[in-house]
Amino acid sequence: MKIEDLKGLVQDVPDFPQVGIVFKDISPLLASAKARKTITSLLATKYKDKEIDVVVGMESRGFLFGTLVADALDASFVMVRKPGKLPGAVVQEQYDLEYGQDTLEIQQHMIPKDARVLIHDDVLATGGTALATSQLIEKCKGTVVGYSFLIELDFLAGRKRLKHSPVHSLIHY
Ligand SMILES: O=P(O)(O)OC[C@H]1O[C@H](OP(=O)(O)OP(=O)(O)O)[C@H](O)[C@@H]1O
Ligand SMILES: Nc1ncnc2[nH]cnc12
Repeated sequence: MKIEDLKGLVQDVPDFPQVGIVFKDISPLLASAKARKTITSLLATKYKDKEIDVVVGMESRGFLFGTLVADALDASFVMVRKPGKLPGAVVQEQYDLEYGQDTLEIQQHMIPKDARVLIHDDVLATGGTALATSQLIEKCKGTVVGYSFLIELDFLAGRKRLKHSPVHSLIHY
């Protein structure tokens, strides 16, 4: 499958979850085994020589390809979750969304000191989620080697906020 074929499977849903937002629905991509395998391979290839120790994925859609990419890179997978979902000691970071505000948490003990971390999410929009996640990794004393996204909304310029590490996205709008 080519990138254009993958793009053709993403559904635009106007005015979801709020008026004025065009939601990019990845459900048809997930439904296709061929699309899942292509996406996983293309995302992982970019980082295969980067000695990634940990792939960090953000709740909830970041878990989907995050674990598959971690498999492909033979790396650990660690969850970043919304508040109150992770047991034990956590570190927290507040962030702004394209549609709202929230807090993210990670279990500090899951990131070894100096671990080489790849941050993965399904969509890069304003960059708030990814920036907050990189700040969580810094608090845990890990190193953010790069950011990997399935979809990037170029018009929201989220990548401008992710200055310190390279950003790679498969599908651009
Ligand atoms: O770049 P940003 O403006 O921060 O937006 C991107 C984030 O928004 C969506 O998550 P959402 O909070 O809707 O949660 P979900 O994955 O649980 O649906 C998406 O999955 C990213 O995590
Ligand atoms: N427009 C959008 N579509 C899907 N997920 C998103 N996350 C943030 N903005 C989004």
